[in-house]
Amino acid sequence: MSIKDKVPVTILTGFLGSGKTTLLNRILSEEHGKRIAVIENEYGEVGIDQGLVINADEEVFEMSNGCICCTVRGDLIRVLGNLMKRRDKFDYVLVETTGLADPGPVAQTFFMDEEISSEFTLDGIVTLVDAAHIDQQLGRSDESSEQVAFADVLVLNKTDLVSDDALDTLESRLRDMNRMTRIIRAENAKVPIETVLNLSAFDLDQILKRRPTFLEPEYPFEWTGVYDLDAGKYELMLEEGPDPEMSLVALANQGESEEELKDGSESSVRLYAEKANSLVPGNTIPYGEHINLKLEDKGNKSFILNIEKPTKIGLFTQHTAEEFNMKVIKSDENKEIPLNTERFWQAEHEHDDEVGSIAIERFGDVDPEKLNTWMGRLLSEKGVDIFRTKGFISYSGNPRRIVFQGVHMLFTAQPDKEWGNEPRRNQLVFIGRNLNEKEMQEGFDKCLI
Ligand SMILES: Nc1nc2c(ncn2[C@@H]2O[C@H](COP(=O)(O)OP(=O)(O)OP(=O)(O)O)[C@@H](O)[C@H]2O)c(=O)[nH]1
Repeated sequence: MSIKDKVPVTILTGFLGSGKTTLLNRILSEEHGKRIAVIENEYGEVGIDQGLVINADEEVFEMSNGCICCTVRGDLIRVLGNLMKRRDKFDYVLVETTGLADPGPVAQTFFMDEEISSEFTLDGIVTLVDAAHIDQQLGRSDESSEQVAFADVLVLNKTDLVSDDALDTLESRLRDMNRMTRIIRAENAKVPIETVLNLSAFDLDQILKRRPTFLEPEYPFEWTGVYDLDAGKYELMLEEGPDPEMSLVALANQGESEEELKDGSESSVRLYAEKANSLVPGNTIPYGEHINLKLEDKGNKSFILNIEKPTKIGLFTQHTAEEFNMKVIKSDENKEIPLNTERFWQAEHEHDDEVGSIAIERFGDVDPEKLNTWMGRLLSEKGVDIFRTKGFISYSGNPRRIVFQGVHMLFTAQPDKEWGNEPRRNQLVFIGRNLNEKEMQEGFDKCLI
């Protein structure tokens, strides 16, 4: 399917009360000839925002899981899947995220999940900013800085509440954090529609073509253990650990290769998005379900694993096995079963620290191979903290300018227009947390010819 046939998706984000719903209503009530499906990702109070969204012709879907960042992906995949069954009813999708969410996992869904990326293309991320409150919000919450960092367009809203001088100061603060975003000032989110829809800020086809093998998103679990088990009864034994409960998904027929573990992790992400059933010690663990092991009791706690025929069991757990000294024991022999394979996952996001942009500008050409190696290494080491990468590069021997784009670890370079008489130069912007400007500039300089 070509990118033209895919449904464009705009992610609308912004802190609580910044004006997301106001902008959404504005978009929905304007004459733009598009049929827009809206996905609301509201925290807690399901249904309330739907009532505030006008225009009954539009389809509104709600995601129930709200703010728990890493379950968002599973939930979003489910909602988008349902939406595809009514493909003839709409030609654009707007996802409004909760004011408390980091938009990263939502954006990553469109790069990671193949079913989703074959049908949808992420058009851009629009972040609403409350001009009167963003200064305080940035100091207090990571999420608000991440929302600013991810934006292709920042709508600096509620300009009526702030003086022009204060707006100028604010704009330069936001610009420091995210140098590649477009900033539009607005009152009551009144912005020309073409500044927020159909931006083509992400060129997904190119990104998918050059998709690096490894994009590590955040997962709702930290650990997977695979055990090779014969038919029989087993116990999953835990000792006291850092949490009085722990989420778990057990999958039968779990393979051990990296690819099979990734497949298992994707199924588990979806299962984790469903509400967990609690399980107290002594009970049997069901397969393919999100469960919550209750671990309040003192001492050892054991749960039953029934195996009807020999299989490999994958346990996808919220915490690592080590934290609870978790073991699998064959019941009748009282024998511990060795762990075959384990895999650790990037769990949730880290907090605080500073978000900023780094810009590198150098005249001349780069060696493409060196640049690729450097960029690959930089993003695999620091990709968690690098939210977006964008820029123009001059490849030696190439008449065209190269466009670079990235979200976390995933990056792409595409040929763009010819340089012609323009001086050949490189301009790169990284937006992220705790970036080391000097180190990055030195790394880049080594790629120059
Ligand atoms: N003074 C002023 N108020 C505004 C402006 N834009 C929106 N509002 C008001 O701000 C309040 C919050 O706006 P919403 O659009 O509901 O904000 P939201 O981001 O959807 O809020 P949450 O759903 O809580 O995250 C509403 O009462 C709006 O009428 C503006 O430019 N100026």
